[in-house]
Amino acid sequence: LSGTVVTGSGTGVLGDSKTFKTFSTADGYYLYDATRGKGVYTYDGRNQTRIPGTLWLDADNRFGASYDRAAVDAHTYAAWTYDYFRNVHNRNSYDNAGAELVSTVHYGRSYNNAGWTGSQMIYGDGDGYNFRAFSGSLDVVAHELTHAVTDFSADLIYQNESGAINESMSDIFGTLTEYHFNNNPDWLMGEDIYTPGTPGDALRSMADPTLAGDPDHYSKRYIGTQDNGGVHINSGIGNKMAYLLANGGTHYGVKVNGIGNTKVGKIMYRTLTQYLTPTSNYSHFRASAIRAATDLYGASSAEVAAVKQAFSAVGVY
Ligand SMILES: Cc1cccc(C(=O)O)c1OC(=O)C1CC1
Ligand SMILES: [Ca+2]
Ligand SMILES: [Zn+2]
Repeated sequence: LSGTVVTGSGTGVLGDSKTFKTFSTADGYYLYDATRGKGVYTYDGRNQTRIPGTLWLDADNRFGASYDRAAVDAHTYAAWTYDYFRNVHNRNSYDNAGAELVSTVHYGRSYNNAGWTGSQMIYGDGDGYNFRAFSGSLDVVAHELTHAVTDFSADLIYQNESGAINESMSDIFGTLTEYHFNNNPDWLMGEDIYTPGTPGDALRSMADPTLAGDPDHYSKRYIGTQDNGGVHINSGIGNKMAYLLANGGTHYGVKVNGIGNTKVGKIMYRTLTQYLTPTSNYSHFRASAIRAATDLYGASSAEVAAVKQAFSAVGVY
């Protein structure tokens, strides 16, 4: 593509205005951000399931049509998530070598899913009742991109306990990214795109996983075969741990002293990228987080003590 970097403007899934980098060519304006790594590219799936589809092209660099909204948010939030990992954790895209960030929106028909395919992100439009277009939620986009970071670091196998930790890491960094940009932040997942007709609910709550029927203690873990051995269920154990570690609280009689989002981010990032392995279970997650906190703050630090408290509070030793 030959052209120049320019700034486009448009409307997101929630009707909010935003600007983002586009690429001006003789054909028009592409959703290609040439300013981040090897580029952020957003494609139109045209409600088919062939990926990546066609690179998004617009005639006037103004993305105001309703069909444009999912693309505006996928493009903008991928850039924001790139910035979070770059500026906060000094990681240049998911492979730490500037890998292209590729998203396809309008994937499938009324598709109630989002995902990381192993090489790109895909976002369904949702059916309009259970879900809105999935790229409309920053925590969802950061969740999907964190799967890529995980694949290129710990590479946690996506089943059973390692899969639950994989999922929890995506929820943790989805939420930390949402707080980093102060984007109506909370410890809920997908609240912006879940059940448009019901305000205040979410796909999951990290503060109280039991609201979605997920465990908030290791003794309550799911041990069946559904959901790849409960990867979106037992993620509640890691999610509750992270919530307590950041905010503090007493859970099943165990007191945790909160250390704040920034330190949780540093500890979890180092845990994910330096210590966890494909077969890590929750017990190894505890040991790894203690090592990461020790590296960062010292063995006798309040942060290390808080990590031990947080894992103990959710029954992981
Ligand atoms: C909606 C959905 C379905 C299946 C897998 C995922 C997945 O990416 O694990 C998924 O996305 C999420 O969980 C995001 C956080 C809301
Ligand atoms: Ca959220
Ligand atoms: Zn996930």
